[in-house]
Amino acid sequence: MTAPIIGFIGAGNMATSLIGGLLQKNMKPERIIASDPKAEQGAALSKQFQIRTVTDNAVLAAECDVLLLAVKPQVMQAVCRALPAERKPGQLVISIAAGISCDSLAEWLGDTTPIVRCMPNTPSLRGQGVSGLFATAAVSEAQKELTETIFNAVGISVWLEEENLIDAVIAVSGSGPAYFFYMIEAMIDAGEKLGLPRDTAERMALFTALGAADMAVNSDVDVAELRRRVCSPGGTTEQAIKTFQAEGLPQMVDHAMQAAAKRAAEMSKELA
Ligand SMILES: NC(=O)C1=CN([C@@H]2O[C@H](COP(=O)(O)OP(=O)(O)OC[C@H]3O[C@@H](n4cnc5c(N)ncnc54)[C@H](OP(=O)(O)O)[C@@H]3O)[C@@H](O)[C@H]2O)C=CC1
Ligand SMILES: O=C(O)[C@@H]1CCC=N1
Repeated sequence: MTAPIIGFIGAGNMATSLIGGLLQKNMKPERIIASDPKAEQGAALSKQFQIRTVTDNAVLAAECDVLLLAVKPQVMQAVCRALPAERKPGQLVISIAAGISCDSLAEWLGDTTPIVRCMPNTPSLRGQGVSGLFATAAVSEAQKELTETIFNAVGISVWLEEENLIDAVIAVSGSGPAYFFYMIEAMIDAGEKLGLPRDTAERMALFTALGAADMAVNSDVDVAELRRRVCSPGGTTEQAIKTFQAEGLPQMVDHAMQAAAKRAAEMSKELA
């Protein structure tokens, strides 16, 4: 089978991460098309990745085997309704939007449309993405395999049995990179306050995050044990962790992730 043509509707942050990740995994640039109403947005992507870009979404609907909807949730209904009813035969639609249900997408696109909802994240750009996937009944086994091929090329993917678990995936991994970036920002600020030059604090915080994640991913023991191994009895880390506990870090993380999932559920109702 020839490689599928993937069309990205919306050439923003997440489309850029996915396209960059796919090209790094040897996907041919001529198999990717992106559309964005702003010609300059498309031109920038075209220059960066040598892919074809257009300003008319209907071109993608006619030519692509996979139509990947990567616009903001607030414009998704208008974008879907404006697509021509006649699209490339056998086309699979994948939506990466937070808070847009498969029922809404089916209503806007036609209820026999094979639809996959996916929640990826921006580290897909580096082949380190995490994607939660949910398929409607209209999606064939071959289309599920194609979906896995796309998202496994840019990281790991997990199929979900229930669509509402996408909201949990948003809270964990979709929004998750921002939590770690925020933690790193705070560590850089604190390191500078302790006297390190800012660029030194930045390099140390970044490589510590990278080293810790890499070690945890490749470890035989769980993260709690890895944490304990850094905490020498009566030592320094113990004091830092006690401070995190006393100031309620686990509860704060829980509240933040509940808020993210709650917002996703609210959006599904507001934007239906
Ligand atoms: N950012 C992230 O980390 C993640 C985002 N997502 C989801 O991905 C989707 C995109 O997010 P993100 O990439 O951050 O958003 P961006 O705003 O960066 O990208 C969306 C792009 O779509 C363009 N656009 C607007 N209207 C149309 C249209 N009618 N046709 C084609 N393109 C259009 C926008 O142009 P303009 O700027 O001019 O409006 C913009 O370039 C969202 O639904 C979000 O929920 C999912 C996982 C992670
Ligand atoms: O913040 C958002 O709504 C999107 C979805 C997950 C990450 N970014």
